[in-house]
Amino acid sequence: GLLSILRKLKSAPDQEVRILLLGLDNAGKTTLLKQLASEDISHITPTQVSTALAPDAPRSLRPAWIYVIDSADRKRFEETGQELAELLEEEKLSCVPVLIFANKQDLLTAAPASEIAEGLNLHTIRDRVWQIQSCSALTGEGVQVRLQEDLATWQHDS
Ligand SMILES: Nc1nc2c(ncn2[C@@H]2O[C@H](COP(=O)(O)OP(=O)(O)OP(=O)(O)O)[C@@H](O)[C@H]2O)c(=O)[nH]1
Ligand SMILES: [Mg+2]
Repeated sequence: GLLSILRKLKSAPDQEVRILLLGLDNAGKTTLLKQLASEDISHITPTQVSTALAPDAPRSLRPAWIYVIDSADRKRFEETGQELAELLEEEKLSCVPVLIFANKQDLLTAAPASEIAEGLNLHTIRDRVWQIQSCSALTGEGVQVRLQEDLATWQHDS
């Protein structure tokens, strides 16, 4: 799963790790990644959507796809929904499971994950495993997500 990949990253900094951390600007991607890795991750460069996405790539090379949403920025729900929909249509990401973080839950104005899931029609996703998780990248709450079993086994590397 994702967390073991990040652990690996710490023990072997040269190793290439494929995590697609996507989302609109200001969604909280950088903050979240810092929480996940809980150390300096400035050496991480944006991942290319490329070779790891070949259908016959070894499981251990399959990417984790994380999509981050600013749950408090209701003005941009439509925009982030469109962005997500486009990514779901992306051929190179087909079948790749997606973990959606409903971020910034520490803010009083944050929409609950259930509302976001409904607004973004996540229940219509049928071609892949998906999971939505409430979190605050700022406080770290909810960031240490327990992946659903079907999501975790996608990228098992033990
Ligand atoms: N209250 C609150 N603020 C957050 C949270 N996560 C991120 N922020 C703030 O939101 C702003 C944007 O966070 P970033 O992590 O830089 O967002 P990003 O997605 O990396 O943005 P870009 O690099 O511009 O695409 C910063 O001011 C963060 O401190 C959160 O969970 N709660
Ligand atoms: Mg950033």
